Amino acid sequence: MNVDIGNALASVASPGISRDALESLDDQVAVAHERIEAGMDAGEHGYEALNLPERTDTDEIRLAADRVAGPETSAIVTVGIGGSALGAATITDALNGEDDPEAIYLDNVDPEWLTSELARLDLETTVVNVVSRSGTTAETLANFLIVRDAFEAASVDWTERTIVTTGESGPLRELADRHDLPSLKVPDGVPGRFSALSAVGMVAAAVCGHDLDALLEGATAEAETLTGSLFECPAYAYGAMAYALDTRGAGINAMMPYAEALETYAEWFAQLWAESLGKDDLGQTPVRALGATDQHSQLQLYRAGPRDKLVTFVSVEDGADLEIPETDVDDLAYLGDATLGELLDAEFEATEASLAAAGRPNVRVEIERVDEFELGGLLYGMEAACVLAGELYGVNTFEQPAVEWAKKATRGLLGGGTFEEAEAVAEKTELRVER
Ligand SMILES: O=P(O)(O)OC[C@H]1O[C@H](O)[C@H](O)[C@@H](O)[C@@H]1O
Repeated sequence: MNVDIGNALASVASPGISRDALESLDDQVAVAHERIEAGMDAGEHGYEALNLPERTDTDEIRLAADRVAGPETSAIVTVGIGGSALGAATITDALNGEDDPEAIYLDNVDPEWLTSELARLDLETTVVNVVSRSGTTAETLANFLIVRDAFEAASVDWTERTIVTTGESGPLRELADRHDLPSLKVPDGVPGRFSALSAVGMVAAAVCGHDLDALLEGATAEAETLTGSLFECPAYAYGAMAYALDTRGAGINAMMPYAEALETYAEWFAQLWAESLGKDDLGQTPVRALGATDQHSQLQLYRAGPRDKLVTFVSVEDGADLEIPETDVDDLAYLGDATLGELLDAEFEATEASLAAAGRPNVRVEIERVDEFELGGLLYGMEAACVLAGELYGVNTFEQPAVEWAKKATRGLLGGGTFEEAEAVAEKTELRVER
């Protein structure tokens, strides 16, 4: 990926960054990079994620996929949530074509929605990947039990169609062992939101026939750019700029890809940025947007609202294109000279220029096309940017204690955890908990 930070500098943007400030930011990047390299070399928790391009065994993933899926497969259902769903969804939503099996993500516990999703599936030709790093996430386990039940009700042997992707031990691991299911291990030292380039993110892609090795090659190419300077490394340029703008008041980061294929990427980015950096009263709030659609719903605020935003564009250089048919309506004639791709590009450039003209900081992340290689680079690049930003903020990028609290308390309220956990929630919510 390429990163253009020109519109975030002081000449056009406010809050902006002067050349001197940029030089001193670069010194901070050099120090942070040393820490990141040391963490990667030692395989430390979290930093290990940046080693995934050379650690992930794609043969093992394909083998597991081949045990449950074949040419007849019509759908792959991933049962997982957060980091156990968003990386995989980003990849299949970006790459899947009409002829690929449908990739579905059960990442919510809305009964009506789950019922209708299951009802429309042909379970005879559907395969399942149940994913949970901890193996204990209530939403995932509940959904999986319901999916399993649906298979049994349809007299389809779920054990022949289910892969389990989880940690070394825990309830899901036990289930995989008991039924001799194909299983994959969530790599040690890799938090869920950094696991897109491991088995966690790649099983659905394997079932859909995408090139897993090319995903890793793209990530490797990005990893090779990690040097101690933001002037040489696109990922660090992005992470450093986002951090520096936040400290100057841009506490909101609107991620706005100009491609439908990358809509889920913005969702993945939101978890990465929010859970990794949102701690110790610090962090930058990610917002999901989509170009050109959200020009017509959010742009007014971005250009003329509070000066508290960075807009991150993701643009794709070579996409598919469509002719816009000619018309004899005079006022529409200008459209007939363009293609739909040209219209999208013009909208992107106009929006970028309009923000710059209003002194609103924005950064352009560019990829050449939406394919495995470029996507691998984009995922890896943002992860590296996030790790760098975490170092600059001085937070523990790889934990999420605030989420864990609510997770445990939910279990407590349902009777699956300790009474104290449930009681703590009860106090805050006026619920009653019986001993
Ligand atoms: O993979 P699991 O253990 O099921 O966890 C799924 C998700 O649970 C929580 O919400 C965490 O905050 C996320 O970081 C994690 O990705």
